[in-house]
Amino acid sequence: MPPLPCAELHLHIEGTLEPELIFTLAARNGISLPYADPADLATRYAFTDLQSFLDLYYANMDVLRTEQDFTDMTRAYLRRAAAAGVRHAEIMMDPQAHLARGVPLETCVNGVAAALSTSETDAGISTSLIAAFLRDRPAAEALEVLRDLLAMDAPIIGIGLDSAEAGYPPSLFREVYDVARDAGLKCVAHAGEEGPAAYVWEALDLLAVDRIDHGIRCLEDEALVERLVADQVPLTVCPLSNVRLRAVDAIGDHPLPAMLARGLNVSVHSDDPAYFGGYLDDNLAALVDAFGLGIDDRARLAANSVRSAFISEGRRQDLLAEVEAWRVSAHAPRAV
Ligand SMILES: Nc1ncnc2[nH]cnc12
Ligand SMILES: [Zn+2]
Repeated sequence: MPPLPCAELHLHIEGTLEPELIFTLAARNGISLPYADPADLATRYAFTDLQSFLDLYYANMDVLRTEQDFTDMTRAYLRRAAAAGVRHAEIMMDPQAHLARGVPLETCVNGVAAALSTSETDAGISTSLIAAFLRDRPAAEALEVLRDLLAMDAPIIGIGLDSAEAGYPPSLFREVYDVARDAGLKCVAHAGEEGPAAYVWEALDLLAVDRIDHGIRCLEDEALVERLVADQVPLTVCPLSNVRLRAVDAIGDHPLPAMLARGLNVSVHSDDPAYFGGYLDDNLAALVDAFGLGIDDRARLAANSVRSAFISEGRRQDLLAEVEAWRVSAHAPRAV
């Protein structure tokens, strides 16, 4: 069976940096790593919470120095995503994580954008870029970076909010989101991953986001669930990430089936696939294994991803037709 055609809407490009590529880029840039080899590095990927992951995620970015490094990382993701069935990807990047270590905005933005500009011919994937701001750094810094991105006419379609969540509520970033919206950008934010349901309310009411990244803790607040269902707010859920970062104990405890049953607009994505044990297809396979998620439910998740993407109506209808064709062919009896 061909892979399910999907839109990947929750993906940090820096989280696609595989251990092998980290070693390749380190050698290219004359950086010595404190690990024997890629396998040794991968043994460190036993996380206890979001922060323990972020510490390694930011440290590993040190190998990204040149535009070519960013382009190579992005091309590697696109190749793997194509095999996973991804047909459209809205890719987040963390400009502040690079600026903080002396890599200019142009280097990271232009490097990723170069790979995205040929993604349709290279990998058959339409793409766009979202600049995510680090919520554990000052909002004033985010605002300055946003203004720089606008001044350089960076090819971004939206902004996001990520990094350590607890203690850094969306309300801190109101002005950043106001400026972004006024500039015609789409708005998304991580909320309800480790942080409480109250942060999802704030992202909706104070930041007026178009989508919530994660949002799994919404189930702790019945009024919030009703609001999310009524407005069909997209929730970009990342099951393997939630297990690896201990937001849920095991894949069998993941709230995704409950979220689908409540009529929430959920879709499945890979977050930081190099760190969490898999790409979009691996996330779907884990759900199939754990819950026996059937063909129609998988097609519904894919259709939700397409419905929640920032794409033209024409592209949306084309992708929805691909999902429906997959659903019909997946139900068809197979010749032996
Ligand atoms: N899962 C995640 N949550 C918050 N910030 C992130 N940055 C990269 N991955 C993230
Ligand atoms: Zn994320």
